[in-house]
Amino acid sequence: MNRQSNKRTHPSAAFRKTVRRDDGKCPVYRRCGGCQIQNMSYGRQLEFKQNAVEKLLGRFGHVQPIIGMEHPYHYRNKVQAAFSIDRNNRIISGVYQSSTHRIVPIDSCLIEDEKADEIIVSIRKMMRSFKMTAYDERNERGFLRHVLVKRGFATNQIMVVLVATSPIFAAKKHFVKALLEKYPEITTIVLNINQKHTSMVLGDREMVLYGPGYIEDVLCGCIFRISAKSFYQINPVQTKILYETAVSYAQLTGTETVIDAYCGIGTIGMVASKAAGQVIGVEVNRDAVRDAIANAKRNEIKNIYFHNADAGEFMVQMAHEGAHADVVLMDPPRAGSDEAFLSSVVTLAPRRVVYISCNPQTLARDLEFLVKHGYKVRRMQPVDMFPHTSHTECVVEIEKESV
Ligand SMILES: C[S@@+](CC[C@H](N)C(=O)[O-])C[C@H]1O[C@@H](n2cnc3c(N)ncnc32)[C@H](O)[C@@H]1O
Repeated sequence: MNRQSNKRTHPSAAFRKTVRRDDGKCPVYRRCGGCQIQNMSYGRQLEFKQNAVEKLLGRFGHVQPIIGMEHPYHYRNKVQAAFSIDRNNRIISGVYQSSTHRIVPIDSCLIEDEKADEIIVSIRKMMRSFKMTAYDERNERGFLRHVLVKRGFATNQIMVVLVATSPIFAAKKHFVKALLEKYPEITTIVLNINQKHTSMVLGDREMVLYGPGYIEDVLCGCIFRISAKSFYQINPVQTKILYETAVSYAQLTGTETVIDAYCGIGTIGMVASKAAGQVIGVEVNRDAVRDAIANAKRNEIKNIYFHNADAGEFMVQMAHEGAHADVVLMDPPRAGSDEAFLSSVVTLAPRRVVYISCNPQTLARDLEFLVKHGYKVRRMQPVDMFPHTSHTECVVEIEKESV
């Protein structure tokens, strides 16, 4: 999608011409629940999201027209499938029906990477030959709970993560050999052990069965290493637009101290570091911080530093020490930020805050706080990172009132 042309036209008009209606395209869309608005044409989806964002954020100012995708299919670079057995003792794989633990069997999905889907189906078909059982939640027996596949769209490196109930996998060497023979493009295979009664897919413990235990991808001119447990944006086409918008909203001149809060593997901070004096990243996930440090080294970025900490606690500490920050980039999870973090932003008083959010509801709540404490919303840009779902990403530029 040409971003400029999208900005000039209302989203629905831009897409109605090119995107056909998709009603009923996916046979399981109602049961799966993953693509809540797939019954709408893509143009209508964008209109729907624009209205929803305007309703929540319109009170802060003008909302730019949402940036949609030219090809809104198979955009997900991360695919995960749950495994179980059906009443006839056949192994099934698919997604949990929304808000339940019932698996909807799925072999291919319109929004997922096609190669990842193909690998998951192949693994399911191979299981019996390698004496691999599927986990049955009813009696808590069986080996394989989930398969997670991540693909670097720019590098074509593929990671397969087998999430199992036990580290004992007698046939692992033969299984890995057979899977690699079928898919030589797989660059790493990881066995993740999850023995907990939890809705979390991944457990804490990991064994690398093949390759380095991570994949790499290229985005905005940087190479990023991505481990099984690290967060990486799932739609790289739109992530490029998202990050470019965020960095342009930061209005860096080469001298600023920038905080990249909730930094994941250091992506936004590294993109911003080229135009900043220094960047300080903070992230709670240890594996992601390890990736971030390796990423900075790999890209020879010397003006970025990472801290493994809770972002709120880290900011409170910074405020307590009287530290200085010119710009805060923040990209919290769906739950949004917290008062500890936001109050410390107010104390640190950066000239500008760029808030990247995947949940306009918590974004509205957090903007309310900043606006009450001397900040003004300057620009708001929704980006459609998740076509066919009801989710929308937004980038917001927030400036200190006195500036
Ligand atoms: C939406 S992701 C954004 C990551 C990164 N900015 C990117 O674009 O890839 C949110 C990140 O916040 C991290 N996170 C969640 N809660 C946190 C907290 N309390 N303190 C610091 N990081 C946190 C998650 O581990 C995740 O990496």
